[in-house]
Amino acid sequence: MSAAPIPREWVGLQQFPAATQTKLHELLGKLKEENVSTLTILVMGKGGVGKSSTVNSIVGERVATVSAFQSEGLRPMMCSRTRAGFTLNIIDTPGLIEGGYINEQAVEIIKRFLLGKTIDVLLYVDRLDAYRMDTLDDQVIRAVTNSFGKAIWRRTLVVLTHAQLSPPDGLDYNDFFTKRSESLLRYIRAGAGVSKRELGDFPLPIALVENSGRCKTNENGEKVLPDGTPWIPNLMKEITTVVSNGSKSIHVDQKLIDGPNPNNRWKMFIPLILMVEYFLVVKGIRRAIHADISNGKLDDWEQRYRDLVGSKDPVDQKGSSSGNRKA
Ligand SMILES: Nc1nc2c(ncn2[C@@H]2O[C@H](COP(=O)(O)OP(=O)(O)OP(=O)(O)O)[C@@H](O)[C@H]2O)c(=O)[nH]1
Repeated sequence: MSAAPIPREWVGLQQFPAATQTKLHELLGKLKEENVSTLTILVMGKGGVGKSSTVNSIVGERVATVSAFQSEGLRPMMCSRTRAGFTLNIIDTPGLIEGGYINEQAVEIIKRFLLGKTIDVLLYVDRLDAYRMDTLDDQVIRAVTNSFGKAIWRRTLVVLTHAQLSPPDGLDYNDFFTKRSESLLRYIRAGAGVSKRELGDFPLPIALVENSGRCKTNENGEKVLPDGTPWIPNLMKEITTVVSNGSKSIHVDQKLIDGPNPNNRWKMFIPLILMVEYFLVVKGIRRAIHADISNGKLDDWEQRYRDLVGSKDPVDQKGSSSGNRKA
């Protein structure tokens, strides 16, 4: 494994408006109080949903390639920045869908890239202006679950880009957002295999993002959502909330990458199966034999055996179960 690159100074932070910088420093200070001095954020989602743009918005620099077309590369990219003793690692990944199916090769490359790393937060990115969920969403969500385990969703912040959209047909923005987020969360919970009982453990917070250079700004020059919320500090606040939610970061080791061994899955049931077999089959047959014996009913083979060797009982000959059959 190659050594991690030495993180560069987080100069992008100084490019944010002063009000945003102040809020970000406050959040970093809070993390430090909780002894969190490194944050590793993994960014995943379908292709073209705005993953790279979101990475660039958070870092405040153009570190990831943004393209209006599906990117060709399959390689993830990690960018590391430090500021006042704090290190931010952010990992951009390629879109996971190709030709209508999950790109298994991309999934494998991402898993291998993450080997030995610890994911503090997953940003699961999608677009606010997508109008329905489909099997592609399902495939991506299941690929994330299969790769990193169900627990990754406790460390997840759902990010919806294109948040300055105007809802169609004069729909109210908040109604549109509620419907969109509810259907997305339903899919994620189903794909993650979250039962109703566990729902409280998987709250899945959502943050809205507008990466466009034409995003509206407030009087402080901060990029804002339609309701006036400056979204960069809000996104970072939601990230820190996930970090402090009491769940564990996900350490990617070989075991996690290999996934559950299908040969091991049923191994724990083997003693149980043998016990059931013993009680139902072996004991049942014995009981039937002994019942036949005590009724004086002999099988053809047993009668022939007795005629041949003059024995009372073939079972006795083997020296077993004789206690029941002393004639
Ligand atoms: N209006 C608007 N456009 C966005 C936003 N986020 C991304 N885009 C645009 O959407 C297109 C795709 O963005 P990317 O950031 O490359 O998306 P990606 O998910 O990294 O794409 P892949 O690397 O191909 O998986 C680009 O044309 C971006 O400019 C957003 O919040 N608002």
